[in-house]
Amino acid sequence: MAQINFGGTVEEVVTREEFPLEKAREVLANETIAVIGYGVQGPGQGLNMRDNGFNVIVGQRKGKTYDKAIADGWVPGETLFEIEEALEKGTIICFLLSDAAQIELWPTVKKYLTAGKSLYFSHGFGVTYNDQTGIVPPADVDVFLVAPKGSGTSLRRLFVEGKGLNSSFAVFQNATGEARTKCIAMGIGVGSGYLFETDFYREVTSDLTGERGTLMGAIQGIFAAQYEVLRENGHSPSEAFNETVEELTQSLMPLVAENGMDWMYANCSTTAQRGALDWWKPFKEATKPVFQQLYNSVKSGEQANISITRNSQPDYREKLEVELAELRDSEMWQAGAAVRSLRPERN
Ligand SMILES: NC(=O)c1ccc[n+]([C@@H]2O[C@H](COP(=O)([O-])OP(=O)(O)OC[C@H]3O[C@@H](n4cnc5c(N)ncnc54)[C@H](O)[C@@H]3O)[C@@H](O)[C@H]2O)c1
Ligand SMILES: CC(C)(O)[C@@H](O)C(=O)O
Ligand SMILES: [Mg+2]
Ligand SMILES: [Mg+2]
Repeated sequence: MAQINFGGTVEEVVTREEFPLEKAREVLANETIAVIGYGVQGPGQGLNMRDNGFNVIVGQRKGKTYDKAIADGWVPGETLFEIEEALEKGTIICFLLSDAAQIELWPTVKKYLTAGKSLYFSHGFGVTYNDQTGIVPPADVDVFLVAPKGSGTSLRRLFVEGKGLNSSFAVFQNATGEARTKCIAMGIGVGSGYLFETDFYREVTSDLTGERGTLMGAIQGIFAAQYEVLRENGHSPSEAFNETVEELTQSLMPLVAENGMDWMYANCSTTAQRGALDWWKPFKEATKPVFQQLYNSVKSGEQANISITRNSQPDYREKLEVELAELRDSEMWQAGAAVRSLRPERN
């Protein structure tokens, strides 16, 4: 594995150079990879593996999503099956249902996990919180995860563009002695740019924190707070939206992605730099207690419990949609829709 210095701590990562696609294909040559669930990660990982030359089938219950799989080129009876049939045929079972739905399907999945098969996750959730999920794999199967660090939509888009998201990987159970090699081969197969090693507990606790924090929850919170202050002080919606979101996503974050925060700062005025350097610390002080509270809630299993309870309700999708609509219909994101429609490349 390549030794990389991450800001003073040396970590090992697996790159495509040392574990090329050819090697991944060899390792998994005799496997039938069954992608169970075709929501967000299912299509991203399934299509990337198919395009990478792996033997992939999809197991999805009938309905809109099954039809989407057909539209994506999966063929009923050949590469697309009802879930149980795919579970039977698969030798590597990719359990890509939502974390809450995995609980309901677990007794069925378990039935088909015969000795020597592999159980693959993209999250440490089910196994780590097994006191709440009941997911305890049989001892004679390999259990591992590859967790792409981003949406399945981006996983697919970046793959098509010849790029790659990074993913973490972890082995929970090595029954055959080959679990780690198979896991890395899967990571390369799904289109990861590089892979860093973790364990199931650290994957789920960091992931739940990240998505509730800066990646999704905190960012919306901080946007909403600044937008409101600007509006309450007489600024127009377009001005407030541009100074809160549009400039960040269109101009400044791409610079951060390219070369880091200091480089983005250095490409702004010295006036902006002075202010940003003065203000980031008060923002950090104000929010750190909330992040600590969030981490404690993840660590205690409370966040898993909320997620399971709420996302197991029969109408959870409709309820999520109501809350998403609330965001979409807010003045800030309506202003956002108008701003997006004015981007020259949209015309
Ligand atoms: N969404 C992402 O981009 C993302 C990123 C990294 C990791 N993950 C992890 O990947 C896994 C899959 O997540 P997802 O967001 O792709 O899932 P999802 O919520 O999109 O659901 C996937 C599939 O589950 C099926 N499903 C739901 N309930 C079912 C039931 N009761 N019986 C049978 N099928 C059912 C749906 O039809 C859908 O095809 C999860 O462990 C998640 O934490 C997701
Ligand atoms: C894409 C995310 C947020 O990284 C993932 O963790 C998820 O749960 O969807
Ligand atoms: Mg997540
Ligand atoms: Mg994540």
